[in-house]
Amino acid sequence: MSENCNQSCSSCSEECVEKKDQKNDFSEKLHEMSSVRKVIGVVSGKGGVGKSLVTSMLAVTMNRLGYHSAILDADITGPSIPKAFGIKEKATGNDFGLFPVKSKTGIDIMSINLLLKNDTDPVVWRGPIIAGTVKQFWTDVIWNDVDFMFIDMPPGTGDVPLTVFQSIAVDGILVVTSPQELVSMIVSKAVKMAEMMNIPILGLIENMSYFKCPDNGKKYQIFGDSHIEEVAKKYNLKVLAKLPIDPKISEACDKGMIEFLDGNWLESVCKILKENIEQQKN
Ligand SMILES: Nc1ncnc2c1ncn2[C@@H]1O[C@H](COP(=O)(O)OP(=O)(O)OP(=O)(O)O)[C@@H](O)[C@H]1O
Repeated sequence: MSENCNQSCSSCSEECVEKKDQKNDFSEKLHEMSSVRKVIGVVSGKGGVGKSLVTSMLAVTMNRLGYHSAILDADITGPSIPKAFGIKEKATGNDFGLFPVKSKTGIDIMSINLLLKNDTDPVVWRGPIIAGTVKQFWTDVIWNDVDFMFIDMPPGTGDVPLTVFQSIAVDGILVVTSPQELVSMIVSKAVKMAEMMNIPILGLIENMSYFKCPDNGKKYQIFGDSHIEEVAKKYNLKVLAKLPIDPKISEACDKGMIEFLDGNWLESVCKILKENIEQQKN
């Protein structure tokens, strides 16, 4: 650091260590009126494996456990969160910022579909605009006293998820997979991305893991044998939950009734997150 350092790196021509650190820091500041204690990113290797369902169920379960939860829907080109919660109204704002929409049970939600005139309007934007929108969900939305924010991450490991991870202070990542996926490759990509971003992977969640026959109670592995345990072991990760294929799940999503779906598949995951936050308090 120069003797004459005035801490104003943006206007300084010196090449010192502190300045380099600032150059690599792309993090965006949360809105000054917001308070968010833990941010969990939910990622998947490809579309349709149930990333949005898991994100929604995590927020619902955490809410049931007495924590104020929120969802930042960063999946700008495929925003399915408002539909799962049956939210019809649009987000509002004032001179200070935008307000998330509250679900029936009090979960705060922000999604591009809450800002578009018609839910069916496609978002045909280029990567930087999409990433900029997600950033604004972090910087311009007033998130009031949130214990757990779950981010439905954009799919893949491209430009948009990269920007999101760099700009938002994500505390941990949950990886959602399904048995028919190339699990090993997906997990390995997620692990590498998390390492690059310096964000811990909290564990894996297998969706559509089995089907429990209502007639005889037997479990059937519709998509064949799961390899998730081996893959988890290889990368020293934990499988935190396995969700069944259940028509009740898709029906609840389709009818906007996800908050009223019975099922405690993600309770163990939420308890781990809860312990994490409790430990930090002490
Ligand atoms: N375990 C399940 N049992 C029954 N239906 C499910 C299950 N998981 C997800 N679905 C249904 O599959 C569809 C896709 O799920 P979801 O939107 O959560 O996937 P996604 O990975 O977020 O997809 P995208 O990346 O395209 O947004 C939804 O209609 C959802 O209701």
